[in-house]
Amino acid sequence: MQESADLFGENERYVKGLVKVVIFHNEQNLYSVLKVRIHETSEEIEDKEITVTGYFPHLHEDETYTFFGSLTNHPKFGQQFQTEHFRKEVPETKEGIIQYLSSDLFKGIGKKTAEAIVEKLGESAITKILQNPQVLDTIPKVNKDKAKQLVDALISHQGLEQIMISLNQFGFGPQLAMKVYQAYQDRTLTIIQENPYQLVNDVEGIGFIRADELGQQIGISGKSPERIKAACLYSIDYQCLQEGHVFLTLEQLIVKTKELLDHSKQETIHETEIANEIIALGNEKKIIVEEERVYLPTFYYAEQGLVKNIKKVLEQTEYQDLFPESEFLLSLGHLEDKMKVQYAPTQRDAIQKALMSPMLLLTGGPGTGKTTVIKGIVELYADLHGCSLDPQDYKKEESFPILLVAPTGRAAKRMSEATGMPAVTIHRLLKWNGADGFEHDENNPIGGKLLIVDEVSMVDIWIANQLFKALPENIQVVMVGDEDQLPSVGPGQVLRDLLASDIIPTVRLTDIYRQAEGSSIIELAHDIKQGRLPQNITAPTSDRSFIQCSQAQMKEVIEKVIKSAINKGYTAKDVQILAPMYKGPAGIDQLNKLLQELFNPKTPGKREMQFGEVMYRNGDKILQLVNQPDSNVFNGDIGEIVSIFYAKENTEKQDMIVVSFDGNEVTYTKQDFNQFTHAFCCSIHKSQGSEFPIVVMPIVKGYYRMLRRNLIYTAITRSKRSLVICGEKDALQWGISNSDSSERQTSLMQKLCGSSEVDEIDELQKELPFPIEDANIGMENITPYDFMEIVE
Ligand SMILES: Nc1ncnc2c1ncn2[C@@H]1O[C@H](COP(=O)(O)OP(=O)(O)OP(=O)(O)O)[C@@H](O)[C@H]1O
Repeated sequence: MQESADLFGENERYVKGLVKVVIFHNEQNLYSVLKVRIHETSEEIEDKEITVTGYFPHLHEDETYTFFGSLTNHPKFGQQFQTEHFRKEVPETKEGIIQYLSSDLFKGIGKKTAEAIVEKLGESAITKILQNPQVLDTIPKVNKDKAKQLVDALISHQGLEQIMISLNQFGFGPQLAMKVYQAYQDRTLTIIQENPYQLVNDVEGIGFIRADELGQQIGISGKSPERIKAACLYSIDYQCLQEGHVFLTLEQLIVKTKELLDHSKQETIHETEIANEIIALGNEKKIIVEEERVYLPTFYYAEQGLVKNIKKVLEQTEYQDLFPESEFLLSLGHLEDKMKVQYAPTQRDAIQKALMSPMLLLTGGPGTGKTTVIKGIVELYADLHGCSLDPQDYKKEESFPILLVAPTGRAAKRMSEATGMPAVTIHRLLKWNGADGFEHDENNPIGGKLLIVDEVSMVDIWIANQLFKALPENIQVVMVGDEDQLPSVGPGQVLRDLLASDIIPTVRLTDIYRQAEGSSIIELAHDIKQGRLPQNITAPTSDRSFIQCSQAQMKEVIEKVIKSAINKGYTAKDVQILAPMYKGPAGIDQLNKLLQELFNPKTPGKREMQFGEVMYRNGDKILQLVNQPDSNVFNGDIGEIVSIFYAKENTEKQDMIVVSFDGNEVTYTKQDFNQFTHAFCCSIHKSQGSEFPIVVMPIVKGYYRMLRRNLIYTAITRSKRSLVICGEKDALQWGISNSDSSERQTSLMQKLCGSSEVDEIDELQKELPFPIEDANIGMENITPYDFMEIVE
């Protein structure tokens, strides 16, 4: 004990022992739980064994380690040793060392050689070899090559400990350090020394500022090209994901990069120096510079690919005169009789164009009949082509001719319910294979003759490209969406750009049919679209009401509204509260706490599980926050907690929550609990593609940063039956008049129509890439031609 105290330092608390069992090991974040037989410890521990937790690579059972950290008392699991850092112990007995050296870890060293080493160097053989590898020269059985192999393997096997200590010195906590180690293994320290900025790309959780601090510690100068390049790449990536842009202009990129570099208050970097590194990055193909636009390759090629494949679809001419007008009208007449609906001229036009064009864009606000038209297209396609709509009539290898898809599970479900036909997510159609990407692509196209995509406003540039890439020859495509809704979460504004290109047959539905059924919500939606707030907005109608209140009164008002809904027999499934932001007194987080108590209060025996600040309860309404195509759940899907399992109850020894998404049960273990949140109140962004019988929309000036016309429009069009607005009329007015939907920068439209618009701008700016007043940005000597050779 005395010897160990000296060895480990006065204050280091430790447990040294043999790993008996690895109870749990998370491959993603490396969190591990081990059962360890104690050999030595600085702590008062009565048992011979202890549970050790921490972030480790896969530790070997039956090997000895020393864990440094502290003893804790877990409320459920009792005494545990929480590890900050650890090291692998080398064996100390002669037999142990022989066994270790002759194990698979050291190639070329057999038992005989190991015995010879121990015979000569004794019990401290390993330390001796590590301190001075030349001691091996004295062992007859070990030649130069074998000696080198042995020393290298010893260093690498003991390397993790050294790496962890170094990372600790660089200020990395154990969890982040393990992530860095996981990414680079024994190359960790070399990479950090050579280019710490590489961590930004390879290690989740490390941004430019953190990497820059690391750079400073190892003496990377403020003007180092690697530093400036990393700031450029980080800026473009961050801005595109944040703002939804597909490219940044050179000027924007330089300004944003400069802001980032100035953040660390190192020496001033001039714009010209940044511009030079942008050129270098272009030469290295890490970015693509086209005219004055700068792209990340992934978005550039997604846009290029989409343009190419849309043009390919549009080149198909065989559909034009496929059916005589009379045949079409006859078939339509039969359908109208069957459906008891009289299609309006624009709706009829949409059906006809869908059947007789290679591609159609169908757009319109709520209640304008988009779904009714989709039904018409499907029925008439089947009738005129003489094909069955019953999937049972198709043999296994035969593909169903009509494919209905939507970007999210909920939107696909809605499409399926409305048409009575199977509909799937785009990920499902293309057969998402997790890390391997999609099974269907240009080399393995999907089957089918007619593809109908709903909720196209939610489709980003990347998934649009994946979809079009996988289309077979001779397929007709119909894309349906509401251009006034919020754009996709990911970069791009595919629907708007396709519409603006004017090269794709398009039908805009404007007449509202649901209004005929007396919906004042839809009337309101169309007013908002025009930027108008009706005079009588606060007057209640049969399907909407406006309860005026201040931010301070919001919780009280929502409580009253929800209690009254519950009294009328509505549940959390029927009522959806939609707010624009998470934080603040009227934010989603606060409202969810209140709503959980109203919709799903604590009762004896109802299971609960705490995660961070949130208490989850059986029966809670849950929102999925990320795409998880492997389990067929997507960002924005809503489910319900159906089971909660405590770690002590299962063989996996893990806390688990099971959420049912319309019958699809997904099990989450604790490390994945951040993939969902409460959904009693959810963000308007996440509600895209979904509809709810009753929508309650709080709106106050406290939300001002988020309030935009298309956000409010999206929220109110989510309600199928009634809408309750609570809050301040001024905030609503302000939001509706704010149509600045922070325009996304994309070049899809220009590329689709090969527009001369871009060339004209370029013509004007041949001398200077920016307007004259911006010339002091430091690009005086750089023209678009500096980038020309690298344009793909
Ligand atoms: N030509 C028509 N004549 C009579 N009723 C119609 C007509 N077209 C659509 N409708 C009715 O209007 C209502 C709304 O139509 P539909 O659901 O197709 O619109 P939508 O654009 O898909 O709406 P949302 O985007 O809100 O889902 C439905 O009840 C539908 O039956």
